[in-house]
Amino acid sequence: MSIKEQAILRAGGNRIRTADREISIIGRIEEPLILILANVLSGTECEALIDFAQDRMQRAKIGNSHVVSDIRTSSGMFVEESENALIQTVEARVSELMHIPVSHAEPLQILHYQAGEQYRPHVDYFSSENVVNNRISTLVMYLNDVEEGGETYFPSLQFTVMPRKGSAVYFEYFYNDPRFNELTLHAGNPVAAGEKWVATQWMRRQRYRDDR
Ligand SMILES: O=C(O)CCC(=O)C(=O)O
Ligand SMILES: [Fe+2]
Repeated sequence: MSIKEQAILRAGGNRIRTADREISIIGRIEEPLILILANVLSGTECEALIDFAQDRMQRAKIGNSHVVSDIRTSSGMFVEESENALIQTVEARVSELMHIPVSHAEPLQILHYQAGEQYRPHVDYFSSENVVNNRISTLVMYLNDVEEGGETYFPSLQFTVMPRKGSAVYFEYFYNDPRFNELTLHAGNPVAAGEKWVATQWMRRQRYRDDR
């Protein structure tokens, strides 16, 4: 039997308290560590993030690419770093929750899936050998309830997470044993009915932003 590797997020029990919120742990896998979290964002915060992204995607089309690729058919945009009070609140909470400084955070990414759209199985880290400042952990926050489909699915673990407004799935892939990292392969299942909005936070091993 091998010894369990050290995780980034050392969360026992059934909740994580951040400065401004009490987040519930409602499911977990140990290795690789995957947590299902409830109450990460309030309903109002979810709605404000969707409004913000919708407005931005329509108004300027900046950073909005309807990706013509097989891997991801949804539309997405990156939120500029700390660009308003809401984003700053979310960034601070998420960084505390993920146990990684905000300076290591990529800009928050907001994705919109319409019926039929999906994100095929992938890992979030870069697989090339000489990547310097790789991603180490992910938080996918669900901004709305999806009528049907749109689950986050981990095919190697046969593990499914249903999107639920304000909830999130957390996973990390900072293991010495590459097999644990590979097990974080995941997909956004096709949305069968309704639409799906998520906000994703990817964390880097080292500093990524130079303003803080
Ligand atoms: O939409 C999902 O459920 C997954 C999103 C995802 O894999 C990502 O943003 O990296
Ligand atoms: Fe992903």
